[in-house]
Formats: sequence, structure tokens, C-alpha cells
Amino acid sequence: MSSTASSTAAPMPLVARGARPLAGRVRVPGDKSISHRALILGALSVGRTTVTGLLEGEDVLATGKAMSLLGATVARTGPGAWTVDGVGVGGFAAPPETLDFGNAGTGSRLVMGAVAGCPVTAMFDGDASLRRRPMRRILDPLVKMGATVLQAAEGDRLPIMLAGARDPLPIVYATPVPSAQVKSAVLLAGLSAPGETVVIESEATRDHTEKMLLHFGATVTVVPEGAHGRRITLKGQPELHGATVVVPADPSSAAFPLVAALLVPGSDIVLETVMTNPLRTGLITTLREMGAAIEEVDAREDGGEAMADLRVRFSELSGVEVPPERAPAMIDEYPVLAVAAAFARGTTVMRGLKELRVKESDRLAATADLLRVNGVTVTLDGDDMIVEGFGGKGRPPGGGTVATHMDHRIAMSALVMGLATETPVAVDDAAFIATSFPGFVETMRGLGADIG
Ligand SMILES: O=C(O)C1=C[C@@H](OP(=O)(O)O)[C@@H](O)[C@H](O)C1
Ligand SMILES: C=C(OP(=O)(O)O)C(=O)O
Repeated sequence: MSSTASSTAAPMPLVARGARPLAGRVRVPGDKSISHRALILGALSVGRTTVTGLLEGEDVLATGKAMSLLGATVARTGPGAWTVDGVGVGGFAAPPETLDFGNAGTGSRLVMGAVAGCPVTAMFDGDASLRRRPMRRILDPLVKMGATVLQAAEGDRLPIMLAGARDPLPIVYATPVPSAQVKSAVLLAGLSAPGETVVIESEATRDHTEKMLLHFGATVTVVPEGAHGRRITLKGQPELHGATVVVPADPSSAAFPLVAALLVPGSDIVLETVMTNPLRTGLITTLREMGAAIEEVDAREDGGEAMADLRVRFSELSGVEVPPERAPAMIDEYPVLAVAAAFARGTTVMRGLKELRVKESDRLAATADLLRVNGVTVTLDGDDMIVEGFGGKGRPPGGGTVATHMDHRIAMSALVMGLATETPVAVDDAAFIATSFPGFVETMRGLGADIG
């Protein structure tokens, strides 16, 4: 259960071939964002938190391990069922070893926030991909709140040794990039600060931290800010109480079978209990604009989060222009949207994708290469990506081997593409899929896909 299993294991090449129609019902694994937050807030609460449907992917397991190293008691009681006995706000103990987050940006950044509000020192590290990712965006506000960076690699990157604040200060912080991870790190540090910690974002990002803080007993208010933004105010030093968290299926994982069903002729599938929080459904909005048949069945709510079963049928898609303000609601879905665009009639323009450059890989470059190596014309113009679709003229040729660059979403997007291209698509390494979607290949095979 090492968090860095993917980075140390031998590469795992895979090939996806033209499939017969996809059919059946599946529930993809639990939401990654909610799973990380359930473990962290459980660890910062008094009493027991019970989680069901937790994503047992490597990213989340690394956060679980970090919570036990910081003093919480984290136990698995069954498949996806976990308990966390917390230490209370500000109660983390100095960890006896490095906190290794493997491939996970969310885990490392949110836990830096939580540690920044406690009087302990911790060493944070990750795999080669995570060591390349920017951490200054997190450290800047945390230092303002009283934390100290004792050690960091060049460019403020991991490995980083962070000393939490003895007397954390509340701040008013306008996030310089649209990032739920930055927002969440500030709010988690703000739990230990007296008074009000305020985060202002000019574009609303996923709000799971705010919702879950309320669920665990904190006082949080959210008001609109400008045309697309929000102002979030947290009252510091609450007593958080252990809670029950039911994790819905991850819309970012559902995106892969969903796009596969749209592209493989004759497909008709149902994705069960997918979270439909509007700050996560930019892909569904976009695909519907492109002509996708995606039907929400049995829409419901649990623990403040909306969810529904999604019936998805093969659809002839048309190119669209995706506005930049939609990016935060579908930030992890652009690689698979670009694959869908390659099958659509006409051109798809995706604007404002700067943040894709600092994910597990440079996803703008990796997505463009994924398509080009399979015969699709792609233009990168600054932060915009333009894809010329094959719709009305046949299908993209395929036949390429995609370099996945330690990036699970590039690997899954390429395999989805291969289910509908003229010739198979290969990936150099599918091992990183286990960070967010354990059982991806089996799930897709269960729907009829030919991946092996
Ligand atoms: O807060 C979260 O759970 C996440 C926020 C996003 O990152 P950014 O905050 O860097 O945009 C997203 O890409 C990541 O997969 C999960
Ligand atoms: C960007 C992602 O995750 P993280 O930032 O947690 O590594 C992702 O899952 O696509």
C-alpha cells in the first residue's frame, strides 16, 4: 500500500481496440476530492468520522497514511469503509517520518494547509511528477499565516519541510490562480487561527471544503464576488465533530466511460450515483452543447452534495467553443474532452487552459501529443487548444503509442480514444491510473471494452 507504488513499479503498457457497443451499469469509484477532505477533516475533528465509498486510490491512501503519521487513528473496516478518530483542530503531532504524497497534488497541498495551523514540523515529499509541481502558490499564504518554510527544493518545490505556526494569523487572501487546492489550504490553516479567515476567488472553484467544513460543525459563509467569483469566510477555532461522510462516485472518473459510450457506435450505459455538484459538471454541460445524449435519472442529494445516475448513449457530436470561465468546473476533464472533440464534426476551441500546464504532466502538451500521434490536427495557441474533428468524414486513424508522462488522465483518455479509432491506440504506461481510478480497465471491460 505504498503511496509511490506507481513511480517505482515497472511501466505497464496497454492497448485499446475498437469495441463493440458498450452496455451495462457501473459505479465508478468514490470522488477523489471528497475522499481526501473526509480523511483530513476527520483527523482534525474530535470523535469518530465514518466514511463509506472512499476512493481507495493511491492518492487518497497517501493522505490516509499522512493522517495516521500526524496522530489520527485511521482504520479500514471494509471495502471503501473507513473510520478516522481525530485529534481535534490544531492537534496534529510531529510525524515520525516524511509525509510521502506520491503523485497527489491535492493531498500534499491540503495537508500543508492543515499542518500550517499546528505547532509541528513535517517533511513533505512526492514522486518525480509531484516534485515538478508548483508549491509557491500554497506556501505564500501559509507563510502569511505564520508557517515557516525550513527547507525546499529549487523553485519552492518538494521536498519541503514546513513548520506550522504556534499562533496562526487569520488572513484575507485573494487567490492568484483559480485553485480549490489553494483555497482549501488557506481554510484548513485558518481553522486554528482566531477570528475570520477569508478567501476571495475571482472564479468559483469546487466547493467541497466549504461544504464539508459546515458538515463537520464549522461556521462558513459564502457570498458571490464579481461576475464568476466567491468570497468565503471561515470563523476560526471551531470544535469540529466527527461526522458521517457518504462519498458519491467521482464525476472526473465517470468522464472516461461516459465519453467512451458517446464515441462507440450503439453504446448505451448507466453510470450510477455520479456527483453532479455544478462546480464539477462543466464536461457534461459542454458535451450536451456538442449534442451528447446524457440523461440524469433519479437526481438526489446526500451530505450537501447532489448526485444522479447518468444514462449515456452513442451520439454524433459537433465542435463547440468552450469559454474560459468554465475551466474550473472541468479542469481535469480537458484531455478526455479533447478526445471527444477529435470525433466531432468541425472544430472545437477550448480557451483559458493555463492551469493544465501544472498538473501531473503539462497536460496541454501531453493532450496535443496524444491526439497528434493518432492522426488528429491540434493547434496550441497560448492557453487555448483547437482540435479539428473527424465527424462527418470518418474516424480518427489511431495507431499511435501515447506517452503518458506519469499522468493518469492522459493514460485513460488515450485508452478511451482507442475504443473508437480505426486502429488501436497504445499507452506506454497505465500504472498511474491506480492513483485515481483503481479497477479502470476491469470496469471498462465489464462494459464490453477491449483493453489489454
Ligand atoms: O481541490 C481538489 O480536490 C482538486 C482541485 C483541482 O486542482 P487545482 O486546485 O490545482 O485547480 C483539481 O485539478 C484536482 O484534481 C483536485
Ligand atoms: C490534477 C489532478 O490531481 P492532483 O492535483 O490531486 O494531483 C487530477 O486528478 O487530475
